[in-house]
Amino acid sequence: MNQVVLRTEGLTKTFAGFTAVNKLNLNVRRGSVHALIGPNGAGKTTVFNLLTNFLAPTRGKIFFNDRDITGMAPAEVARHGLVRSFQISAVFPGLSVLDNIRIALQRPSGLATQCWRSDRILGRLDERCSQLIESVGLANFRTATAGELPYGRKRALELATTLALEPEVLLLDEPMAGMGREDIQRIASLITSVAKGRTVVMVEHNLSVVADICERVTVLQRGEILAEGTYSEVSTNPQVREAYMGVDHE
Ligand SMILES: Nc1ncnc2c1ncn2[C@@H]1O[C@H](COP(=O)(O)OP(=O)(O)OP(=O)(O)O)[C@@H](O)[C@H]1O
Repeated sequence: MNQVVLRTEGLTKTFAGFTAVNKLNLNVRRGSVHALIGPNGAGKTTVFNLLTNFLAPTRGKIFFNDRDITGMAPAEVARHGLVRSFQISAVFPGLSVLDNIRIALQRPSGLATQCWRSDRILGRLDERCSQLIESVGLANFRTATAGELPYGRKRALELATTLALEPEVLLLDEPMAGMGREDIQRIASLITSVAKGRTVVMVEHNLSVVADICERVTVLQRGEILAEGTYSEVSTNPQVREAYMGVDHE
């Protein structure tokens, strides 16, 4: 099997003449936790939107497991196993944690497509439900209303509803945004545990989290790759240090 699960070739996006992403050749290794970092406006979000086909590239191609997915509908990309968290993970605030996860598990391609469900199938659903709830640390919140969960727990629930799709590659857009220190630690170890057996690509501003949990880091600047490597490699790169000058390292 190819070691590279996701790659781009000459990926370019221009907005009214402004080049936000420029001839990007990104390679994501299978099984890695890979961070995209860079100063504000570097093009990280645009790359994410291109990878999941929320935006169409101006030029270039995207390959997922060697399949050209350029121009494929976002839902189809997700069906192939490249899923962005918080993309389809609409959490219903009025429903319990348990019901939210049940619904997530019954999405098309899941168990729901069968109109008639045997006890055996429903039993399997409940088992998977419990596994997911436990895997994101929500066992004590099963009956809690989603809308009333503390912020960090809400993100954990969103992650669980995304994991229900069993993504091969999970894209996380700033998973630590808006979180306090305690939640950051919890979500960081959650990401490490859900990364087992899959690939995670994340955009993250919190560099200490990137240093802790990401094996591979790509630094973007003005839509191009400025540096790539482990966190300690890129963080000692003089060009990276310069690009980040004046930016809070947290
Ligand atoms: N829809 C759009 N129309 C015009 N310009 C855009 C659009 N989306 C992004 N840009 C521009 O492209 C550049 C890259 O933006 P992007 O949001 O991808 O950067 P980023 O690295 O995610 O930044 P941040 O860290 O601030 O979120 C910015 O200069 C931005 O203004």
